[in-house]
Amino acid sequence: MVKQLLESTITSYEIRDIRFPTSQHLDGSDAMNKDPDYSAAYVIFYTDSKGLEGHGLTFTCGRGTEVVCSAIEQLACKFVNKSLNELVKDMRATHQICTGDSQLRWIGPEKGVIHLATGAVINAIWDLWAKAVNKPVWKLVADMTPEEFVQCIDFRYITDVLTPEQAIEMLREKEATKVQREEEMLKDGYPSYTTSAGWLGYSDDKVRRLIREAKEQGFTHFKQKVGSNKESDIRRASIIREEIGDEGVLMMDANQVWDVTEAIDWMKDLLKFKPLFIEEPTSPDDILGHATIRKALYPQCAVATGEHIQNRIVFKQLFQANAIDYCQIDSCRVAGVNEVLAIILMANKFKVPIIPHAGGTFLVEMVQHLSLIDYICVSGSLDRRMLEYVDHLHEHCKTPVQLKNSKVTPPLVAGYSVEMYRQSIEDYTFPTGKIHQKK
Ligand SMILES: C[C@H](O)[C@@H](O)[C@@H](O)[C@H](O)C(=O)O
Ligand SMILES: [Mg+2]
Repeated sequence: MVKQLLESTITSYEIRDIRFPTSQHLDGSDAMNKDPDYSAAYVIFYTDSKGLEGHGLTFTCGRGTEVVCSAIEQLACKFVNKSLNELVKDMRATHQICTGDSQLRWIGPEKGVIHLATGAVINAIWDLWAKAVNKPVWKLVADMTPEEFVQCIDFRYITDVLTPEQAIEMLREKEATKVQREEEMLKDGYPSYTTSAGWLGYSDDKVRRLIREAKEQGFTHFKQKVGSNKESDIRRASIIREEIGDEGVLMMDANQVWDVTEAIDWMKDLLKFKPLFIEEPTSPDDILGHATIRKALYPQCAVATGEHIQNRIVFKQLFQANAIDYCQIDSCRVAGVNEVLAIILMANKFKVPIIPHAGGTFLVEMVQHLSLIDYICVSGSLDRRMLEYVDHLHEHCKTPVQLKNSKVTPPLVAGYSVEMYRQSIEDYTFPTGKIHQKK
């Protein structure tokens, strides 16, 4: 059965520009992204095996999704007539089908729209692969030998900090105890924190109510959006502290609005609320700026970033420069699972914990696989690690993330957990879907 499905050939693909009107209630709003419409540039690969499809997406915020869809078109067409077996036998080469196109490379390289598109396409291939072998993606990776794991990674530009041989060594250290951690995860789940209560556009009353509800759900860690107006940040932080007490953990996220010195000054006024970290205090491209902020706020407040870090090379430098305390991998900002594996390995080498970014369309569904891979195969640690949980749009996903008392239960359904209901795809496709006609 498994063998047959792996022998499938990709026959065609479908690309959709899908937009949810989340800006109506300011869900997902922050100091930089004031009115995001949670969206997805979505791709489906069809095969010659009935019912076997690979679904992948990259998160977008509304306008601009059509640009990413058009970049996906340039990449997806390269996969038609390819056999799945050939693609998965050498995932490094498969990743390079996207990143190594000599003409498309010019509009990157490995960053921007073309890289977002690569993320969607590569994630769809992983979904296809996992479905063909009837495993969730995390389990597919957890069952790999260190050599197979490393074969998925393009080490170009990172061998100065991590060679394939060192990566194999690192993975071998955790081999013998993988099964134990897998069992533990299936029994206990993976810890998470919530961002859903702290969106910038919500009223103080709504924040208070949502924090209370989140506490009832078992959450102990909460993220607040900051950076638009200092008085309002202070007022909002006092409300949250009042609700969560001294024992609750508060994180803050500025979504890149500040200059380096402004970030330091602003945060000094928020330190009294004991934030665990400040996320995206400045431009994601400013490696040394992050290092400066980290140094200035140390040890009272840590620094986190990742959702806009464009590739493994920038992550490498953030680690080398001791610029961050938390590594917020994103499932589709970089080139899908392959490149994330490289980042997870480097983070482990530099002892920086992984806290994935998941505020977006179906991101929690994907990153749960990545944190499980980090724990089971790479770091073997839950210390300072959590998943981000946001409470939006799960009803459109066939296999939504499962929470039990704020812990995420590992997904057991085969694939990468992002497949949308057909009706939702139709209704939310922009601009033709039913939802967009109503406006
Ligand atoms: C526009 C989005 O909702 C962002 O605010 C969100 O990704 C956020 O930065 C997060 O950390 O979840
Ligand atoms: Mg963020």
